[in-house]
Amino acid sequence: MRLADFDEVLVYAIPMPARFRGIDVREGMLLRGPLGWGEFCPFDDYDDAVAAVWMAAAVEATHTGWPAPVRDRVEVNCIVPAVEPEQAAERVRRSGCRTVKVKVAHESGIAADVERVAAVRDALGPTGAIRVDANGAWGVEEAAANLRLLDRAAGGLQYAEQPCATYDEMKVLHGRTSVPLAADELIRRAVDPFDARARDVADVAIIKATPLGGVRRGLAVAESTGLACVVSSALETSVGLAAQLRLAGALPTLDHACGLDTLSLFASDVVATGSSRSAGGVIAVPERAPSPDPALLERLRATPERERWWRERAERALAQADRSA
Ligand SMILES: O=C(O)CCC(=O)c1ccccc1C(=O)O
Ligand SMILES: [Mg+2]
Repeated sequence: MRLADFDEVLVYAIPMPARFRGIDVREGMLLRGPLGWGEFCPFDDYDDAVAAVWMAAAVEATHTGWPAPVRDRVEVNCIVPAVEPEQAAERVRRSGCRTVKVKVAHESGIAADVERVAAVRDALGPTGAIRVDANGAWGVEEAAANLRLLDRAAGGLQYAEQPCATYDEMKVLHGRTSVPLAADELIRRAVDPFDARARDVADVAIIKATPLGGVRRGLAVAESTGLACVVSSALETSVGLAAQLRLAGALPTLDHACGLDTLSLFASDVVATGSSRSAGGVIAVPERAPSPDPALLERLRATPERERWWRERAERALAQADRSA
């Protein structure tokens, strides 16, 4: 396939008021095919082989379609980036969510992480669940010590997402901490996401349709882990989040809140109606991806240089996908 095979191609650049995953502008591409809109948005630092898998998720949305859901709404966690404690509390109160995910292992240090988590517990009250995500930043010793502090500040953590980067570290940590562990990068960036080794080192699997190559592949990977699953965002607009919601909607069992409230991190969405933004901690599973709004896209348009960069990248990803089909 080539970009010329799509009916419309748009490249967006959306400001992010609080830095997240080291970026403050989210860029990506929206593609329209016979079944509607899909999104292609691998992060800049990902190579062409990885980008080709992300493209498969977009092509599933535009040309293949998704399996039928078994639920019509998904509970989500409020996402708290590395912000000051007062801002963290404010986000939690505004969200209406009963589960909160706090990003930790920020350069401001563990003391700031502990304060942020304590402020979240304060805002949430005694009954909500708190999870943390360290994105693989800690060594085993550091993780064991930091999780003890964070667990106490949270009044009990629901789980810690990827405290250490490698399988071996996660395994040792799993034997040493009472905090349940979740595998994210271990699955999503694995050479083979189906190797199912996450089950030996984690209690929860983070599953993402966009980086795994689509809803169907996400479902298959989820099943292969044999773990309780949480569907989580890759910072898509409402278009890409629709696929993620369809994955969350199609999982046979879903006992945890999903990490799909990330539109709250964007200064703007690309759609005027049918947004995947949560209300009261819940997002509806959509029938199809919403259509981008031309007036919004006009304002969120990437620069011509960036548009060229994305088009070239998308052509390579489509060619690669053809070769591996
Ligand atoms: O899970 C969530 O609530 C938000 C999604 C999130 O944290 C995320 C978003 C983009 C890239 C990586 C991650 C991550 O889970 O590590
Ligand atoms: Mg994560």
